[in-house]
Amino acid sequence: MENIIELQGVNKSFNGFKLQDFTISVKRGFVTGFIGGNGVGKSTTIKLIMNLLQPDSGTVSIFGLDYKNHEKEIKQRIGFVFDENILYENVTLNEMKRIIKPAYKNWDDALFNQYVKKFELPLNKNIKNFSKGMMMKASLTIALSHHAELIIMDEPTSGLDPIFRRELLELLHELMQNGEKTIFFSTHITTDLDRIADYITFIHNGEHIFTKEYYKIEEEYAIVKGETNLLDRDTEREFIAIRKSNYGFEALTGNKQRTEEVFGDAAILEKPTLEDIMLYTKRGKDKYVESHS
Ligand SMILES: Nc1ncnc2c1ncn2[C@@H]1O[C@H](COP(=O)(O)OP(=O)(O)OP(=O)(O)O)[C@@H](O)[C@H]1O
Repeated sequence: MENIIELQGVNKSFNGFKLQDFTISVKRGFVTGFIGGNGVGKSTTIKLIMNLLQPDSGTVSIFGLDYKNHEKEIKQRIGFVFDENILYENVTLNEMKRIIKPAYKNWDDALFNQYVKKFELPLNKNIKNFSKGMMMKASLTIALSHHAELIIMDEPTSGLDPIFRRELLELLHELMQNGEKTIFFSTHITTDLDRIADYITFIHNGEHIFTKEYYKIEEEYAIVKGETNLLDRDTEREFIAIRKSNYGFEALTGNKQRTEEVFGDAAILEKPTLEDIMLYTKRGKDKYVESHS
């Protein structure tokens, strides 16, 4: 399977934050959801992928090309939706189109008009008066109107109402039907991913935790519940993190099969949500075991 995005050993430091030896690959023809808590490096990674930031060391390759020699070609083939407002505010959508269109060889007016109609966007209203949802729709319309192979979105669903979120996810699903597009998008609304993500890439504090096929996560991870007397130093090692209370423990395992072997019927194993995985991983990494009395 071909990798459409490849980051190899990327390091990027800010004061108080470090994206460390970051290596990820994104497969062509699939939807990859990029998850992680606040401030863990999702936007930084996306900016590196878009060449809006440059790595201190390591390599970024898109479509097998590097930005140093192929920036124009790479940008032609990407549709980018950003959560901060990067649209010029003091123009109408029609004017915006006229500004942006010449930059793209494959710009398609018919497609642009189709999305404007679908999203019920006003062409002659000043963009600064758009609501957050309208702004996102405008940003999407522009990103989708030049037949981009790769759609990159930073938190496209944040701040949107549930109806538009659902519509957006349906639209992304439709876009994937011909198998030619690739979508990489960050979110912390993990339930959005249930509908469309094929792969999940998980980042925590600048560290790549995993990239996995979504269905494999369910096969490998489980929430384990049982009585605290099942726990000792050896059995505790089975877990990414544990929460103990007077009534028992709840923990996350990343090796469901072995946990089943170790505990047998004595513990209950349940399907974890992505949120469970994020939360317990954070706790495990922070070496924090919460104890309730
Ligand atoms: N240009 C910059 N200069 C200094 N620090 C920065 C810069 N950009 C990001 N950071 C810091 O890097 C860290 C990661 O930020 P980033 O925006 O990548 O996180 P994120 O995962 O996208 O978070 P969120 O979900 O809250 O948007 C934060 O601590 C942030 O303050």
